[in-house]
Amino acid sequence: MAFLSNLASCRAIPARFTRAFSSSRVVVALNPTIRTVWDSSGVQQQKQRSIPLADAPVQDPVFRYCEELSTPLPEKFRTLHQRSIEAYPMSANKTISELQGQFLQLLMRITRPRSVLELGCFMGYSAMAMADGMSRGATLYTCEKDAKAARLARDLFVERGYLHPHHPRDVSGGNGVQHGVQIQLLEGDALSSLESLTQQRLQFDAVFLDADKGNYINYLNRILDGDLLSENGYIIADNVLFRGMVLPQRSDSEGDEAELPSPAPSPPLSPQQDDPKADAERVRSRTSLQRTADHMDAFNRHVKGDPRLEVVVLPIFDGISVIVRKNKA
Ligand SMILES: C[S@@+](CC[C@H](N)C(=O)[O-])C[C@H]1O[C@@H](n2cnc3c(N)ncnc32)[C@H](O)[C@@H]1O
Repeated sequence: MAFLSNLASCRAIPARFTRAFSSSRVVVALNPTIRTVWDSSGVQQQKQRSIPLADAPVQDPVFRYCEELSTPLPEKFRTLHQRSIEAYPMSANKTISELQGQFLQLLMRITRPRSVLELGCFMGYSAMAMADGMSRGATLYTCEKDAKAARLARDLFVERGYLHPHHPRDVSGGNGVQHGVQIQLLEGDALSSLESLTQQRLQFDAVFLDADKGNYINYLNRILDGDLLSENGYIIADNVLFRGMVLPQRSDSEGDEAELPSPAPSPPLSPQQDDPKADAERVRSRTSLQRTADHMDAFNRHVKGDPRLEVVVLPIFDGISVIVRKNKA
């Protein structure tokens, strides 16, 4: 996932949320882009990284524990994280974490999809993680509108043998690599790509939604209305809790403070905090993050209310939803 700003944001997480799944730290811990600290006044701060967690020097202990005791992805994934930092120093954190990659890969192994669709390729990390869990002969389509990211992802897929440099439909891959899974990169706006996939009457056993959050509802509707989801297909939507910001804002006086450490006197303002420009930037950043969180909240409510669907919202990573068609019992 996937945050655009590298500014620190600060906010107390409602304890109601904390209790709902025993610890809000779990969400934070399994989110590669957030580090949780408690400041001296007892306010939980979420500090944002601009680099994938795999490369971050300090991690939440719960996240580190999960990573340490999970089977690692091969070295090539670590070098890919490094590549995204070099190409996008301010927004390399768009890439999922290694742990989420391990999770998606395992999901592919268990469910054995013949065809997978990803919206939001970035530099190809999640696509490659999923592809390596897919069976021989399977195909993954991934959509990306940023021309630079699409070019870098295409180079990667060719280099690693998922895409033939001259014959994109050749399943044997380039570079003589014979892993038998093909990746097709669809450059351009994901809504147009969905239109084109519908016209080709393609269907997908698994869909990973990880593009612009404001379009999640449109993506979902296009997928369902265009009959792009196979009968037993499922959709994984990423970032559905958006750092817990999908929850309604509550004032400090609304209770539950007992779960927070006792407040200590506030530290003196640093020169940076006195800077009106920096303050304005923080407010802008916060507003934009909240807008994205509101999109995710609208998406979650839309999915829950769609009579065609069943959904489970999970508090792992930045929140993921698993969505399937309702059983026609
Ligand atoms: C969170 S990143 C994807 C990260 C990727 N799944 C990974 O883990 O490596 C979201 C990507 O969606 C792309 N994107 C945003 N809006 C899009 C759109 N309308 N159509 C296609 N791609 C879009 C962005 O350029 C960005 O690269």
